[in-house]
Amino acid sequence: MSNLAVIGAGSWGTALAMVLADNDHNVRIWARRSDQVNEINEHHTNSKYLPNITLSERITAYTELDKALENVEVVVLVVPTKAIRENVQHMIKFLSKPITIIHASKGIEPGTHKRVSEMIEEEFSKTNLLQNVVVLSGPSHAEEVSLRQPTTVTVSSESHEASELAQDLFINKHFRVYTNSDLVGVEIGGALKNSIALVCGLTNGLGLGDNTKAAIMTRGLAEITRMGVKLGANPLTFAGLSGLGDLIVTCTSIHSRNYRAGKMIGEGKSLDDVLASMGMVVEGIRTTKAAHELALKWQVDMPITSSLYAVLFEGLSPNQATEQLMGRVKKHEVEQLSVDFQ
Ligand SMILES: NC(=O)C1=CN([C@@H]2O[C@H](COP(=O)(O)OP(=O)(O)OC[C@H]3O[C@@H](n4cnc5c(N)ncnc54)[C@H](OP(=O)(O)O)[C@@H]3O)[C@@H](O)[C@H]2O)C=CC1
Ligand SMILES: O=C(CO)COP(=O)(O)O
Repeated sequence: MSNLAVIGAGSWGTALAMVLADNDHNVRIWARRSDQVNEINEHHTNSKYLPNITLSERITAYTELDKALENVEVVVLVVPTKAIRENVQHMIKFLSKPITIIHASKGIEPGTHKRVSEMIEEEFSKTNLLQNVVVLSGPSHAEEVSLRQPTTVTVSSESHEASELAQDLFINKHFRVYTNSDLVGVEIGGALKNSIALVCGLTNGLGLGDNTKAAIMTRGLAEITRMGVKLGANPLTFAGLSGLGDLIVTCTSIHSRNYRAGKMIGEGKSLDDVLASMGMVVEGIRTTKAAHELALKWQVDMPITSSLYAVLFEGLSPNQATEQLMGRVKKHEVEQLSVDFQ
């Protein structure tokens, strides 16, 4: 049993807290709203994010970050990517000894193009309070994990021992955890698939069918791999849980917020209206911005992601985007990647 805190009590933080509680850990979960903390502690539910699920009594919620972090060795950080930096800055104020952070957020920061582990390391860089950062990623909707449906994920870190620590904390008979030494690939796969899921939803909203979805997923994986390899990832990672696996689950599931948001946009709703109606994070919007910037910076061809960028931020209509994508210059399907990963 480790001293553990989960920071972020949304869908995924709560589902991961349940996995840890199933593994006999006493879990402190931090949420910023006292009504939610009271609900978790008094009723063992988190009705906004995981309706109809009863939480373990091993999970105790706090609004006070100092109490949640007292004597912790491992912090599971599960807030939206845009809130990572501010939450790490708050955490640092209350830490008295070095910790390992296992993060489970799927995004890239626009402007800096940092992955989540890079943001965490940067925020900790002037302290000696960070032992290791691990990412936990893969095809795993919180709604199904909270029902203990068989799920597989992967963990990755620059430290193999830290990956194994995360694997040991989370693995159980419903939640199978693999290790993968490709931190860049695991984080890039988890982040970039969100844009592809938005596009799959969007084509569905336009009334297009399964041929189109298969095309978007397959060619989407090709462009994720192209960018990942450019950034130093192992191409094989994208055939795994944090590539193909997460792409399948996010592009085809009613649980995916990215897919659902894309569908509403395809049906003609404005981005602002869609985001206002979701009530949960849609990571693919900001990550599309970051990915489009990365594509320009590294001259990597990402036609699907860049078309989505034009639809979201430049007023291109989804129908025009489809015509442009289908009218591109003819190509050979399989390309040679210049691979120089470690
Ligand atoms: N849901 C899923 O199935 C999966 C999600 N993920 C990833 O996990 C991350 C978190 O997503 P998820 O839990 O689903 O999101 P949700 O939208 O379900 O919940 C977001 C949580 O973050 C909190 N939050 C939002 N902004 C801030 C902030 N500025 N400071 C502190 N807390 C904040 C929210 O608090 P409040 O309620 O007060 O607004 C809420 O607790 C994302 O990167 C997502 O891609 C990964 C795998 C699966
Ligand atoms: O990453 C996820 C499942 O693996 C969750 O996807 P959404 O954020 O689109 O719901």
